[in-house]
Amino acid sequence: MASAQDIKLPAGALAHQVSLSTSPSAVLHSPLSSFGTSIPRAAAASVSAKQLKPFATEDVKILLLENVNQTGRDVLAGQGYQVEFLKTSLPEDELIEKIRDVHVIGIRSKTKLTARVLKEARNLIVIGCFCIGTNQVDLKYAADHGIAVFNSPFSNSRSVAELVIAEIVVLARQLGDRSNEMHNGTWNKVSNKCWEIRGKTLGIIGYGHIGSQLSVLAEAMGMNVIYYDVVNLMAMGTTRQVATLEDLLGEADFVTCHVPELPETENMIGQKQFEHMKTGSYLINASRGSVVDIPALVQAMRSGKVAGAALDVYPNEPAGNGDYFTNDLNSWAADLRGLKNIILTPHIGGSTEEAQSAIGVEVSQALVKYVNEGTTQGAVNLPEVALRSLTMDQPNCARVIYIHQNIPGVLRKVNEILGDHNVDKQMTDSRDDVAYLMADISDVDTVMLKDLYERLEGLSSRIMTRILY
Ligand SMILES: NC(=O)c1ccc[n+]([C@@H]2O[C@H](COP(=O)([O-])OP(=O)(O)OC[C@H]3O[C@@H](n4cnc5c(N)ncnc54)[C@H](O)[C@@H]3O)[C@@H](O)[C@H]2O)c1
Ligand SMILES: O=C(O)CC[C@@H](O)C(=O)O
Repeated sequence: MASAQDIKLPAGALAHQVSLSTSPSAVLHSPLSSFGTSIPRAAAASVSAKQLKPFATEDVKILLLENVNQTGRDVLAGQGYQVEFLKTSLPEDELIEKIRDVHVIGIRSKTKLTARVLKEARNLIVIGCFCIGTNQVDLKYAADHGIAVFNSPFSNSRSVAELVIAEIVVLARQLGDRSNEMHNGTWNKVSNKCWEIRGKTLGIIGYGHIGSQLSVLAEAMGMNVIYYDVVNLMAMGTTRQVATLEDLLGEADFVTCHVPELPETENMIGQKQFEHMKTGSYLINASRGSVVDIPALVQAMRSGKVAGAALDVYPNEPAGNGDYFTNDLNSWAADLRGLKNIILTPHIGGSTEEAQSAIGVEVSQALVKYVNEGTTQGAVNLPEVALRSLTMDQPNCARVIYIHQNIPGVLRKVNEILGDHNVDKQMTDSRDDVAYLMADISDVDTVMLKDLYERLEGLSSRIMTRILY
């Protein structure tokens, strides 16, 4: 029986295409030494666990775009992976060039991983969104091609909620305008249409992680809080869910949007909704740029219906920092810039040291667990499957991961193949059209693994096969 370190498979056998010639190494091993002394938290948590590798860790190629936090880079580099880091997003043609070569990509909200881009990503097994939103990724295409997607579902929620609280006060007191005037040398002491927020009603659209966190802060500031959500949700404190969006708009002094980008949320605040809002009310959008019809907002502010607004997100956002907020980017940019009492921020809702540092650790640890162990817990587009770790006293065990089309009869065929081996444990689950099977088999040698791999790859239901040990 060959030891784990000795087992060899054909080049590329563990990547998702057998023909993959860039697959770093024909040698599969468990190079504990490659972890060095700076074992990141995830790895350190299971000292006696066997470190499963898809191939030599130093050959795992990772591309991190959009200035992913140092904490995330440290976790990934600590695994011995090759990490390329860029501060900005990339134009589509450059992205396609780079993505061809990598096994893992880490992005934030600006990088669009469309089907067109992902089609070129021949070696890609997993995407890390170092943010909450995943609308920038074609999740279905990724799932259909066995590419897992992870995000950080709530590490920046508090930062967004605090920003919105600040904006409510700034809008109510017209602080942006007063500050701009002072910067231009003008003293303009006014109280007309400047308000306390105590006793005012905040209407939250989308009562998820951010919306509910915000409601707690707003109540502490003495506001009444109502919310509208497509799901029936438990009210925090003395907040109240209302039945319709119109109910919310007709009652709220401040309206704030915290819904995901979906076909149903596109322009969900437009001309008709502004008509339902109270005269002199305020609008805040720190969700996605597609949620508010901006030309309609400009009209509503010019007419006085809306007394102020804060926007953190826009339909088109530049790939990096610079003087890009012009009509070239969005045709109404100059109109927005010319309005009174409007706060315009460059998508910084989640941009705090605390949030970015926590997101860096959380997402990169999920990537490591997926690459090294095949665990999909927390994946947003694949079924969630995990098995307890293999341990060092199981040297000749291997973990088989078989991602396949969710069609009848597949499990029978897979189990016929696995049935020739001792299956220690197995878990399978499905989500829409895709199913994910993970099995630990013992007493395997090189020839068996090669045979197993080829037989699984030969099934017509196959999306991706990986064997880790
Ligand atoms: N500005 C930023 O930097 C920043 C930071 C984090 C998140 N975001 C955005 O904020 C969004 C919300 O974040 P979250 O963590 O609170 O998400 P979440 O998934 O926890 O909550 C979203 C809520 O919206 C509800 N919803 C969905 N469709 C709806 C509809 N048509 N009408 C009413 N309610 C609807 C859902 O039921 C859910 O309760 C994210 O999807 C992301 O796009 C922006
Ligand atoms: O950091 C980002 O680019 C995105 C922040 C936010 O919109 C999110 O979805 O978490």
